[in-house]
Amino acid sequence: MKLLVSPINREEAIIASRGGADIVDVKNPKEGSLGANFPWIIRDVKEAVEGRQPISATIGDFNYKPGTASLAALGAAVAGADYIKVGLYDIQTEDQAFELLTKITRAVKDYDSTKKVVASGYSDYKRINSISPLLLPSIAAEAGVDVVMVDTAIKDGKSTFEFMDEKELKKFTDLAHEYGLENAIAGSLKFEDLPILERIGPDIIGVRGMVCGGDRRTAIRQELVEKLVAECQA
Ligand SMILES: O=C[C@H](O)COP(=O)(O)O
Repeated sequence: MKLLVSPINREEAIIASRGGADIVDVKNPKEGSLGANFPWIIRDVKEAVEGRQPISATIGDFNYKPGTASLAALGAAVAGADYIKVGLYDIQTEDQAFELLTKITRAVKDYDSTKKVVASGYSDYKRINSISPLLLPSIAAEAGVDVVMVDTAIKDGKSTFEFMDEKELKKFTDLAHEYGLENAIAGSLKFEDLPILERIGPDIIGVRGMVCGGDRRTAIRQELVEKLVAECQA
């Protein structure tokens, strides 16, 4: 399992990078679960990480605005993100999801076909009236997306495991692989979740709170990133 760690600025990105994260994921929690950070922060993180890890950037918890989302996705790509991540937040139908993802993918790949698009659904989709993450792999594959992810929409400490059980998350992972996609699981994951995550077998796990010592509003700690890297490799 690869480890994606979500810093909010250059300083945290350096800590995540030195701690051995596989992907450094720039976000802005002030603007939501997958809140977008500023282009200059993405550029700054890219420069600070010096090519040791690929950079991911979130572009927001989106509603059905394919034009706005495409432009945001291009902005993240131009700023230096290797992975461009969108949250399907206020998306009610499969058609809306397909159109949003198709346009984002085109905006990114027309600019640089080596960049990857990540489509994130939410484990607590019922709380926000969005679509089930289990619908995502087939839609994402058809739209040309590279990675499907599941995260929590509302960061109130409730974990993805409180909304989707092992069987559903395994189904999500298997579906992604059947459609030739990578997949990622996130959402207030804890060290105690590692054995169950190993059984589920996602390609990537995404964390912030876990490597901040439990409170995602505090800073990322290098020793916790190192501990997680070691446990993921064990
Ligand atoms: O992409 C991963 C998220 O930032 C996860 O954050 P969290 O572990 O605090 O829920």
